[in-house]
Amino acid sequence: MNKLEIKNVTKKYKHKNANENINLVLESGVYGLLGPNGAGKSTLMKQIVTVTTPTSGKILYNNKDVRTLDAEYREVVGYLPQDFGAYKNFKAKEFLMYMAALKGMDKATSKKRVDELLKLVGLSDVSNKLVSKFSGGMKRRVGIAQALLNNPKVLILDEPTAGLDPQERTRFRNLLSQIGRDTIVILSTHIISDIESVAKETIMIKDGKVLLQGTHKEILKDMEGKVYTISTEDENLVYEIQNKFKVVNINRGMDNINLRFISESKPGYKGAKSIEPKFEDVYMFYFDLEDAREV
Ligand SMILES: Nc1ncnc2c1ncn2[C@@H]1O[C@H](COP(=O)(O)OP(=O)(O)OP(=O)(O)O)[C@@H](O)[C@H]1O
Repeated sequence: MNKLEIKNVTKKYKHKNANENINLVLESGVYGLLGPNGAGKSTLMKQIVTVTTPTSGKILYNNKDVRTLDAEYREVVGYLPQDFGAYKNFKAKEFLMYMAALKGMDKATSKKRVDELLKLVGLSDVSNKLVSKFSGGMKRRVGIAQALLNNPKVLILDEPTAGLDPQERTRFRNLLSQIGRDTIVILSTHIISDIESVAKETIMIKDGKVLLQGTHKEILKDMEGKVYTISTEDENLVYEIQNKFKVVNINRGMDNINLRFISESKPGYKGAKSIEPKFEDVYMFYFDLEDAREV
């Protein structure tokens, strides 16, 4: 069994609920946690890894409260914090050996595992170079490697793809789909394509609350009949649509302006066609335009 349950979790900071009544049941697989800045993603992750405690509610791992499990639970958890900074004066391999020692792993096991992980994240060639000389993406890969040291059963990754270039991102996605076979992986991101390609389910969170949880198929099905396109020459119409609806895309061609927009009911414009929803439409529907970063 590998099951994580978040039960009525609320985390209150002075005047604000960073998380409010969160309920989730997660089993092995990759879950994408999607939400705008300040939605409460990091707060939820910190509670899952027991860095902070819920103000109310419980987190259960295989039916037991993680606070009671304590060290036993931490042994099965891997965590990449958002602001992870590897000790800059360490070489990559040294740093991972040091982290392994902190996790209580014996030397022989650590050595083998560290070599394995350096290979997995593509840093074997630079394992004896100082982390301070690494690019942002390489540092992030060191962070991912340290989260995997103990072969976690629960892997929490807070914006793991931040700073990764397209090649690094593809490698990371492949890695995650392997790990997700027998591990609960939760990754937070603003990058929709990360989630589209790797997550079995997406959890959308806004203002501390879960808006929805579902597979891509389910989420996209819910969006059917809400996405429209129109092609027009009329600038006034373009202006009106931009003011009335959430416009996902605007494309100015030679003669026509093509718009993709969200409308909960059929808009009364001649030539407006309902089209198949994509994940970026979902993001636009649930979050405001200003919430969208890189999609
Ligand atoms: N230690 C803290 N003390 C007070 N307020 C906090 C603290 N940590 C987070 N918050 C607030 O709680 C809310 C949720 O923050 P959180 O970092 O969980 O969001 P997030 O979804 O991870 O955002 P981002 O994508 O920007 O990291 C924010 O309004 C934030 O300012």
